[in-house]
Amino acid sequence: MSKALVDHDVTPMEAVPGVIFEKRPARRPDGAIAEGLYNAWIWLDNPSQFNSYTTDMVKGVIRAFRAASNARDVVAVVFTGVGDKAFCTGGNTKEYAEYYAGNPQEYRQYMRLFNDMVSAILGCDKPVIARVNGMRIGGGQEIGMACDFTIAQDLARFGQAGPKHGSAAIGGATDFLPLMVGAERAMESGTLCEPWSAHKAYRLGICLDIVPGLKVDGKFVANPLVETERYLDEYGRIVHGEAKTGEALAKGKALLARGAVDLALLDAKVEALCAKLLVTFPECLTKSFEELRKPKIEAWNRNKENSRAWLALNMMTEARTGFRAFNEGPKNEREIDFVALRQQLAKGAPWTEAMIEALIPKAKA
Ligand SMILES: CC(C)(COP(=O)(O)OP(=O)(O)OC[C@H]1O[C@@H](n2cnc3c(N)ncnc32)[C@H](O)[C@@H]1OP(=O)(O)O)[C@@H](O)C(=O)NCCC(=O)NCCSC(=O)C1=CCCCC1=O
Repeated sequence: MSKALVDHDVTPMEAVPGVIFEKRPARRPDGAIAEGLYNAWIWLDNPSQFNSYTTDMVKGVIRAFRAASNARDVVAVVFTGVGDKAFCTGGNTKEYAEYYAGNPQEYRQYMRLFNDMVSAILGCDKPVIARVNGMRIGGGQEIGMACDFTIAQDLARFGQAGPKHGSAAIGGATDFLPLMVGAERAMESGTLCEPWSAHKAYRLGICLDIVPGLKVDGKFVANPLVETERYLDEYGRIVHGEAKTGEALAKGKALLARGAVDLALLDAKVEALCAKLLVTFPECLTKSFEELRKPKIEAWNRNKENSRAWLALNMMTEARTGFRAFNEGPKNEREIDFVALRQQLAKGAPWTEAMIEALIPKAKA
C-alpha cells in the first residue's frame, strides 16, 4: 500500500507518567506470533499507591484507549496494573484530600475526565480485557467492570469504598453491578463496601475466569484465605469463596506467608483469550461487542452527567471529610466516626469546618 494512512487520533499518543502503553505481538491459539498484529497493553503504573489514578493518569488512560482503538494492527486491549498488589483502587485519595476536597468546581472538571475514561473503555473499537493482577476497589472496580472481560489472579479482591470514604459508587458501579450480579448483590457491594474474594466475584459473574496467583514450594495453590473446597455448608448455604475464619484462616495465613505471587498463569490465560479473539472476523467481532455492551452503555449514559454534578457538590461535605480522613488518619484508623456524624446531623448541625475537623481521626500525640 503506497498511500499514506490518515491519523484519526485527536491528540498524539504521548507517554504520560503513571500510564504505560505497550504493543505486544499477537499470538495465534498455538502460541505462534501473528506477524504484524498486536495486542495493546495499557498499564496503570502507580504501585506505591495501589495503582490509584491521578488526574494526569486519567488523561493518559483516555489517550491510550483512543490510540488502541484506532490502531489498525491492534486486535485486543489488555488493561492492567503494575505489580501484584492492586489492579487499581480508584481515584487517588491524596489528590482528592489535598486538592479536590472543598473544591467542587474543580472536581466537576475532574469528573468530566473520569467520565471520558469510562466512556473510552466502553467505546473502544477493540475488545477490552481487564487483567486483574490484584485488588480492584472503588473507581478501580468501576473501570474494570467497564471492560468486556475480566481475568483475575485469585488473591485479588473486588469491591467498592464510596460510602465508607465519602463517595457513592456512581462512577459506573451502580450502573454495571445490577446488570452483572443482580440487584441484591449489587446493593450489598455498593453500600456495605465489603470486598468479594476473586472466587466469589467469579461465582457472581464479574470474572470470566480466575487463576491461582500464589506459588508455594514451586506449586500453584488456590487462595488459602478463602473457602475453595466446599460449595455448601451443612445448612445448604453457599460458602465457596467466603473468607475462612478461626484456625482455618490462621493456617491459610501461614501458607500465604510461605509463598510468593507469580502471575504466569494469569498472563497465559489472558494471552489465550486474546488468541481466541484473533481468530474471528474483525468487523463481526466489533459489531458483537458493540451490541453486547449496550446494557452497560445505556445505563452509564443515562446517569453519568447527574452523577458528575452530585459528586462535585458532595466534595463540600462527605467526600471532603471522608477522603481527608483516609489521607490524614493514622493507619488502621482512616474512617470517620460515622455515629458521631449521624448524631450531629440528627441535631440539625450544619457542615462547618469545626465539625469536619472534629470528625477526622488524628494521630495520637
Ligand atoms: C482497602 C484498600 C484498597 C487496601 O487496604 P490495605 O491492604 O490495608 O492497604 P493500604 O495500606 O491501605 O494501602 C497501601 C498503600 O496504598 C495507598 N493507597 C491505597 N489506595 C489508594 C488510593 N485510592 N489513593 C491513594 N493512595 C492509595 C495507601 O495510602 C498505602 O500507602 P501508604 O503510603 O499509606 O502506606 C485501601 O487502601 C483503601 O481503602 N484505599 C482507598 C480506596 C478508595 O477510597 N478509593 C477511592 C474511591 S472513590 C473513587 O474511586 C471514585 C471514582 C470516580 C467517581 C467518584 C469516586 O469517588
